[in-house]
Amino acid sequence: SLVNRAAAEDASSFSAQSFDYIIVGAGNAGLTVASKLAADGTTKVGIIEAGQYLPNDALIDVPSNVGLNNNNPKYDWRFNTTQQVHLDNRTVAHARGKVVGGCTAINSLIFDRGSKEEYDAWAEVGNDGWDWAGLLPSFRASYNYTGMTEGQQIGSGFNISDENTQSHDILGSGGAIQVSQNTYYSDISVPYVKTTNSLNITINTAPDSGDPVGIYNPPASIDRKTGKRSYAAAYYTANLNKTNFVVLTGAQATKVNFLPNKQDGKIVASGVTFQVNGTSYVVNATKEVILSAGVFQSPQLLELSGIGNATLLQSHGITPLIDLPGVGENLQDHAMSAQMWQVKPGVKTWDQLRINQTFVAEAALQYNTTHDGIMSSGRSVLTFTSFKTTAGGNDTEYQGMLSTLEGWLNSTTQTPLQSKQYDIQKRWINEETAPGIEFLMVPIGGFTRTRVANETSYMTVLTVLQHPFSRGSVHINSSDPLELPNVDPRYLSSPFDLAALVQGLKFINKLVSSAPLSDLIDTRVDPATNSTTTQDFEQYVRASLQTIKHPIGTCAMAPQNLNGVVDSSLKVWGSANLRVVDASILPQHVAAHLQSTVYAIGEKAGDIIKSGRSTGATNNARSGDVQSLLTVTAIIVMVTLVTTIL
Ligand SMILES: Cc1cc2nc3c(=O)[nH]c(=O)nc-3n(C[C@H](O)[C@H](O)[C@H](O)COP(=O)(O)OP(=O)(O)OC[C@H]3O[C@@H](n4cnc5c(N)ncnc54)[C@H](O)[C@@H]3O)c2cc1C
Repeated sequence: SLVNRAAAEDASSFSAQSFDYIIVGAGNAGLTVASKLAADGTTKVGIIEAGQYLPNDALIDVPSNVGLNNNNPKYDWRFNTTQQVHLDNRTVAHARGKVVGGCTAINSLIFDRGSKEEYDAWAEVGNDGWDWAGLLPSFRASYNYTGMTEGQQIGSGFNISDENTQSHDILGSGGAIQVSQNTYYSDISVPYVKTTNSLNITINTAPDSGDPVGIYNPPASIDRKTGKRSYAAAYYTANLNKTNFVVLTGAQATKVNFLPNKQDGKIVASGVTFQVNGTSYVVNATKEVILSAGVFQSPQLLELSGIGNATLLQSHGITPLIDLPGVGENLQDHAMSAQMWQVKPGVKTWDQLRINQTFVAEAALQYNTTHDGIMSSGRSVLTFTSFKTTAGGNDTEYQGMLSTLEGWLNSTTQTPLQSKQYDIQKRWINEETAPGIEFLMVPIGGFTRTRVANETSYMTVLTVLQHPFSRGSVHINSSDPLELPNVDPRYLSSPFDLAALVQGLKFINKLVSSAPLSDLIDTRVDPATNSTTTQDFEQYVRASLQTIKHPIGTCAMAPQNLNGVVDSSLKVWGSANLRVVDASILPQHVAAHLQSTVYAIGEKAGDIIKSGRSTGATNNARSGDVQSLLTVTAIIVMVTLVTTIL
């Protein structure tokens, strides 16, 4: 169905319209860049989205329902990885939003940024303007931070002054996404923060300033006025009355189309083929095609369209248009290992929403009347730190990890991009300039393989690797566009990644057995209490490793000689007017949850496109030619349709 009722009604009328830009994917980045491009009221933007628009849906809107829409086909593409050799051949579930809003409709609401050094590294590999300073205005433009009111911090473990000392020159103001602080905390927050402080990790009062190291109370993408999730669909709502912003839902793009002739040696995108209920349509773009289909499906669409590793494409019977071996490579993800403890009776956690029906009724009443309380709150406490800190002065262990890394680096073949990235990652470890590991304390059970018990409450701590050395890939499995591509993150293919996670798990065990946190904790459930040695923890990580769902890098922004897929204006190398704008362009990982960075990418891409900045040919010169050729193409399509109908 067509979301914008003012403009057209169905796939046929959508495809008959003339758009300046066609964007594939109404997700985190796609809606952001679309909204920017359509802001002038005249530039006509058409967006193709496979999922539906789901306003007033409790599984999206209510913060305490977070996670419940994952693995439900109404909201989620439900990816699974290929069998992972280093995880005892297990596959790993990878949720991806299939709805207007994309992953921002199904994510865990945490809204944070990485460190200055990590964004600067994107420029260091050859992307001018893509550094902390260059991204800051885009970070700020995308959201509106409503801060902390007096009393809202009670029970958090943080002071009001800790929350409000960030300079407002760096925080978002006036943007479409509402970001706020929580209004409810579990009994665990205060002792968890105090105990973390006792292990030399201090409170970070300005985590969005380019240095996220420390423990802090993360902002969440929740609208404090309504108590609802604030997500990329806000860009759709904001453009509801514009006839130049049209979202077609329930439509899956299957291929980018190109004009028969190149321009200055570059292929010229003319539009997109998409399917609705088994019927194919073509829609044309007079200026550009932008892929915002996410980390797994943007590279899939490039490959289906003839852009990628030529040998791989030919093996699927696809004629290569551009031999670009970086497409689908360089996959990096934040792998995580969850540990769960039973808490002592009487300790109140989010499990109350599962086990205490009186509490649930009170919480629902509060949510419905004042839109706050537990049902309107995010639940994690974040800690970002270095491996030196998690080693806790155990120099033998720390040096052992480094020599594991050196040994592995010396024995692997690396692409030029990997070599550069690994040098940067080693620098971050040695100089502690970007955090290597994140811990999320989540006051609830259910993340691990043991089923939660009735009447019992839990604390879970997730240990998340921030800069994996393992590199994976996403590639088509066949030329059938409706078949999901193969996702192979090659988790733990670098032994350093395993060693780093194990060290993190041990650090958290030390934390949990220290007071005052230890006073609240009963027994460890996962891993079982008899797991004590390094080998036990290694086995546990292999058997239970999951993803925190931050894959990146499969259409990396990097010079072509470094295996890049897009240039610093996000144009696909060798194309005149095809861009990728989503999390796949991150060349290297950041120590942050991704939505805020992806909004910033969408904002920055919009500015680049509008300013006409291009490291390739300019489009203006071509528009006339594209337009005339498109008219011919449209006539051919119409004739074909008439013939088919007759
Ligand atoms: C379960 C989960 C929890 C997360 N938690 C957090 C968190 O707490 N904080 C945080 O910052 N980040 C979190 N993330 C990560 C973050 O939300 C994503 O990294 C980010 O939103 C990805 O943005 P994107 O624009 O690249 O892709 P998406 O937002 O996924 O957008 C891609 C869109 O393209 C559509 N699409 C794909 N293929 C096609 C096609 N062929 N035709 C038409 N449409 C298509 C999809 O349906 C989707 O709407 C989480 C992610 C997940 C999955």
